[in-house]
Amino acid sequence: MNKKIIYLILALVFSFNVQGQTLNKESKPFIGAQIFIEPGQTDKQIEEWFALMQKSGMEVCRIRMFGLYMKTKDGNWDFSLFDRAFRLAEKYNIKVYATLFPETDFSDVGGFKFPHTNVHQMEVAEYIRQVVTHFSKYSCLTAWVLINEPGTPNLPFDEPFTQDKYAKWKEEHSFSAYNPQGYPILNFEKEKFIVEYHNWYLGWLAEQVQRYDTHHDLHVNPHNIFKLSSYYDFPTWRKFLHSLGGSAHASWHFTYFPRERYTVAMSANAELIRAGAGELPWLMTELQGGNNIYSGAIPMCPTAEEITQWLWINLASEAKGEIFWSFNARATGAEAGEWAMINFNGEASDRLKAAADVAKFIHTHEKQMAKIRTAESGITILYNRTSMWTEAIQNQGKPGYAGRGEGVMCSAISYFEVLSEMGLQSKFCEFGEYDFTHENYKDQVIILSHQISLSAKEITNLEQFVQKGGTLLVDGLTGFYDDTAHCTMVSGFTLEKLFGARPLEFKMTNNSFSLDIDGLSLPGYLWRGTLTLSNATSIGTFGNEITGAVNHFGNGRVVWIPTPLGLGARQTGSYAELAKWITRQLPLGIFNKTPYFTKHESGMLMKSFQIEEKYYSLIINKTDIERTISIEGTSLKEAKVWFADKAVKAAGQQITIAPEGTVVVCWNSI
Ligand SMILES: OC[C@H]1CN[C@@H](O)[C@@H](O)[C@@H]1O
Repeated sequence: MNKKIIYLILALVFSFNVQGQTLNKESKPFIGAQIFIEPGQTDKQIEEWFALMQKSGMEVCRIRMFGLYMKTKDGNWDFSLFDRAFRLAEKYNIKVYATLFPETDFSDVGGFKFPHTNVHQMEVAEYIRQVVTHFSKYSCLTAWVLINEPGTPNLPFDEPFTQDKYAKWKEEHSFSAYNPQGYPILNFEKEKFIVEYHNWYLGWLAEQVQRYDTHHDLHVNPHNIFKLSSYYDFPTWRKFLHSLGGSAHASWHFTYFPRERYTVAMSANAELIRAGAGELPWLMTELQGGNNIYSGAIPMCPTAEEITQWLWINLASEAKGEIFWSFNARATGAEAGEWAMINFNGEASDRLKAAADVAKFIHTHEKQMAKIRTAESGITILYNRTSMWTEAIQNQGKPGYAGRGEGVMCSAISYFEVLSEMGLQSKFCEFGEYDFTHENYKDQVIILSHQISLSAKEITNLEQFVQKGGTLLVDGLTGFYDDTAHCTMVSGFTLEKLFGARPLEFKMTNNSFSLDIDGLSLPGYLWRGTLTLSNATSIGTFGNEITGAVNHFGNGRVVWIPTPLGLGARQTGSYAELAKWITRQLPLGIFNKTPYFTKHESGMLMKSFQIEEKYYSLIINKTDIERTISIEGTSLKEAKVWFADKAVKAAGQQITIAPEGTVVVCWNSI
């Protein structure tokens, strides 16, 4: 066999072997932080940071590989600033997630999201060649973060590079201005291009890195997920990533939530990333580690309790890592002196001490922590990107009514919130990430809350889901449009077969009103929907009009209230009535699976997970009083406290938790 063939076989074998990923679903979770490297820092400072990081039980740091600081005056490459950091990481046995950050303006805090020109793209390629070739030799290197916080709705359509890509994309895609019935339609070309443009650039970055290094994981941290998720095509990203991450910063990304619900925000963010990661491991690449002075949309400084809450919420959601932004602070300009986990004396803040406590718990329970699997209740809240696009284009940025500008995502969030206060874990994902291929959906529930646009394909999937035993809970103006902003009620309601009814009107009323459904007085918001029955049965009326219906379809059923109930409850600030209604709609099998609160517990959050056969529950008290809650669930007998950061009592199935307390209990089953 000649040499060429031997080399080819070796290359194939070698490339296959070395492409193994370092992080996997059986990895022990790690806690880490950004070590912010910039000129002017002293060896002593940086060494103290790594030493304190190690002392705090942190195993990973993330380093932003500023191209701006890798050039000499004569344009040669000088890696010395980062070599020093990598050598210290190795000295203190800290692994490195290196974030590619090609040269950009000093004032560019987050980094550019796409090349500006073809020449710039080549400069990015050369930066990658230089940096990856040089730093991939360090044993502490664990992963390349392809770009910092991909995702932006404000694409640079005023720049030649993006203009050219968009023009080429349009040449390759043809859209009709009319639908088969002859109605004019919207095709959302720009939105579809934005999704594919992100896919293309991330894939290109991955390919560039792997030209020089196929040893290390590829990772990326999509941010602001409640607002930008309609541009993230996670299933496509899985093809070139080894792990999926996210930036979940309270002060930037949780603006839909009051501070007392930042735990729910973190939990929802975690579920969106966990679902997006699919079969890949996931980690939270950025959490807020410190204080805002002028940065942050809603400035705050996390409390020690919040740090503990956020860490455990992600751990209970199968996170394999959590990296705070930032261990130390930038020195100048934007965010100078902000976001740090150490104080200006270089000492551990209360936040770093709280993180160290959780890190210590992980270290002393390594084997168990590596096996955490979220306990799926069978409930999934779906959103879809065309609903977000349609809402944006229909509302045109008009202020004043939250339900018209951010209703699609906030409706979905409202059900996640109420289920958290019922102690029921729920999945939360984009429609395309749900697995509609199963043969049986008994005890599976999909919640579609005010998802205003549904394509024919999505409707077919829903019909099959219900046909095969699934329960579909629908509220608001779900299905008001198809995926071309065409109102099918004008031309023939495409959901009539599944819903067993069709809408009559969605009358805009005043902000909030109550709706009598199932003998409950449920809060409605903005539009009161009425319907006319075909095969469905009425479950509520307003005057002589029908306001809700249940339809048995195949082996499953659809419960449809064409009024935004989730948004209504969210507006009132109380989920008590909605929780009662949801409890009645859920198949009994749901309550035979995972732990849940005996009754709705406002201000409490519970997420359950399994380690092998055992059930565990994370319970957080976000109220300012001590709370005693009762938990139910098959085979649950006695709760034993596994972790607690404050006073806690566990007796049988009753837990008493201090205000802001975080508790993890292990269930001894019957
Ligand atoms: O705003 C704080 C940080 C958020 N995301 C990070 O990637 C940084 O760009 C910011 O400094």
